Amino acid sequence: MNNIMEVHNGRTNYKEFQLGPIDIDIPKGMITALIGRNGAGKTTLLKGMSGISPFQDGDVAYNGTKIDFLDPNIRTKMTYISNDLQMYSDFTVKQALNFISSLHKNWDHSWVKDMLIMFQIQPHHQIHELSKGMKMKFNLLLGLGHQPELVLLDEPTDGLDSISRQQFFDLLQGYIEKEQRSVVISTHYTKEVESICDYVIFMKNGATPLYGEVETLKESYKVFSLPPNETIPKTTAILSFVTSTVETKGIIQSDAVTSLPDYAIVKKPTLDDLFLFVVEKGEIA
Ligand SMILES: Nc1ncnc2c1ncn2[C@@H]1O[C@H](COP(=O)(O)OP(=O)(O)OP(=O)(O)O)[C@@H](O)[C@H]1O
Repeated sequence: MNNIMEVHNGRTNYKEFQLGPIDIDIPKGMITALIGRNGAGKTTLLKGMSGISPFQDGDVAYNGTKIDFLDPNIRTKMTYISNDLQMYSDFTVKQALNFISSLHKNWDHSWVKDMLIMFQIQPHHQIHELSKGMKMKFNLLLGLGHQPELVLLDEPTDGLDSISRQQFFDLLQGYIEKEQRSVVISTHYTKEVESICDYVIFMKNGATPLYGEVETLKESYKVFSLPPNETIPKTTAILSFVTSTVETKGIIQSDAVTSLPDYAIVKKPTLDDLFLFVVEKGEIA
């Protein structure tokens, strides 16, 4: 697989939190989902990858070359977009666009104009007049206007209504398909990224215990369901399970499904299943 970015031994230590050592690859031309509970370290990882808050230790390579985050060229190639619009609140949309576009040589004015129309954002509106959802969409346009190759999105759809989230994902897919662009998106809406991400990185307590191509991971495991009082086979291939009054549900390595009783219901896992049973070991059921 061709990687746009590679993190080697990335570490950041805060007083009460340690990220890493992280060793991950970000595949080129794909949407990568970054999934973890609150406080798992997703923002710290994305900021380290983008150089907004560089890792205290370790290297980041872009297209196979170690990044010098002081090099201005790298800033044109990638962007980190938080879910918080940082802009003078009395600026109009037009003034904000003029301001940000003046910082970039390769600003795509016509793409931004089309997107403003699609998102129904009026150029004469002041930033403080925009609704929360409009601010988030405008924030996305400000981050993408210079058409970066790698987009690091930090929980970009938190607080958006479902139609706006759909618009947002449509925009993202159109953006990535245009050229071989790559996106990393941290999100709590696992179900929504399920259909659009090709690669996934799960985070827990500052580490990345599970990552890979979504289809490969989904083929490696099966979710099973058994009646609640059933004895669970003693095999290390069952990674975790949860018993409720209705059923015992868990995850098993695909090559060991024959160790389950033949009346077990066996399904392909979703990203939520992988997160709950492989990463969190059923502890957040
Ligand atoms: N600048 C900082 N100084 C000290 N601790 C920090 C700093 N930034 C983040 N942390 C801590 O690092 C941990 C990870 O935070 P981070 O924001 O990376 O998690 P997250 O997975 O993005 O969480 P969420 O889903 O809630 O946004 C948290 O315990 C947080 O308190």
